[in-house]
Amino acid sequence: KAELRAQYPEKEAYDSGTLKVSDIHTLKYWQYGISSGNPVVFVHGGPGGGTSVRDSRYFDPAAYRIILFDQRGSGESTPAAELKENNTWASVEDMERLRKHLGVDRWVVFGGSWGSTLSLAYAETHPDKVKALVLRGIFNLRRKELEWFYEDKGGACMMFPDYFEDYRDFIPRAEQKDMMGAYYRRLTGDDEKVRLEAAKQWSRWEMATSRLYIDDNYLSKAEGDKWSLQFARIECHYFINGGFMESDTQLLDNVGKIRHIPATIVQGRYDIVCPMETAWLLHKRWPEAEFFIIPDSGHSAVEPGTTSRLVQAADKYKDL
Ligand SMILES: CNCC(=O)c1nnc(C(C)(C)C)o1
Repeated sequence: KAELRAQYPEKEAYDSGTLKVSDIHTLKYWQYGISSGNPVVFVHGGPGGGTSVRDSRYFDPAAYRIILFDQRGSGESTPAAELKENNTWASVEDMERLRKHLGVDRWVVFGGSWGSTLSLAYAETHPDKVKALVLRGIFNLRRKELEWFYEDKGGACMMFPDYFEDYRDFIPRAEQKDMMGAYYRRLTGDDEKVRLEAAKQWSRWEMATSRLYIDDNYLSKAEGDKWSLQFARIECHYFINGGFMESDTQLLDNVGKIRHIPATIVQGRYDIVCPMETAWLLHKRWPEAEFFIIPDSGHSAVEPGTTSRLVQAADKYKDL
């Protein structure tokens, strides 16, 4: 069994700043590694998940100029959990605003889960700005993907019936046929207490199902008031709107625009949050992209086999 690669050691950011991207939204960003390095931008998940210093450690700090940013309403971007002017295509253009603000010509784009969605949307819109793509836990927000995970329709609920029960039964039975709609009404309602409880229930469901082995530390993320409101409100807002896509398969249909770009796709075999079918469909439409199925991984990037493949992929593109 080949030696598993670990992430690079943690280093301090050499720069950080804010960028006003609309009348409402200001983004926070950080830079790690070396300013003269090969630029890479990390695209976080959720949406609404925000970044952490851990996300900088997939990349060799002696070779890369590592750019992390919190998307609209996420992490340290302000206003926190704001849904107005918050959508996929605004975030695609935010990446362009950030790229120009930092004086980057072209960059490696690296994202997992929702981060893979936004990375694909960005690359298909601005293919000439992308040196390479590293995508993990492929998520296209197709209706069947959303229903699989968030509705009581024989999907993830059959794999984690125990945790699903808490997520489902927070909603009155009469509303359980449309869980995303029921949660959205509560996450955007006037009652702060209900909003927060809905946010924690929603977030707990995802944290419980993100790893092959349920990780209590990971679960504890869902207990944070601010984080769970950002994560749940922004996720549910994007999902209720089908990711603001023109069609259910827009990202798959437009892969032809990016097939020339060097790329690596990494997918956990036992990913319950973003089941492997979407990665498989992407692979079939994009045979040139390297495709790795991690046999003992769930959804999260922190599964050892997944982390190892992601570090190897980043190493592969470090001198582009
Ligand atoms: C349906 N959401 C998938 C996603 O993007 C995601 N899952 N976990 C995360 C965090 C790592 C940000 C918690 O993001």
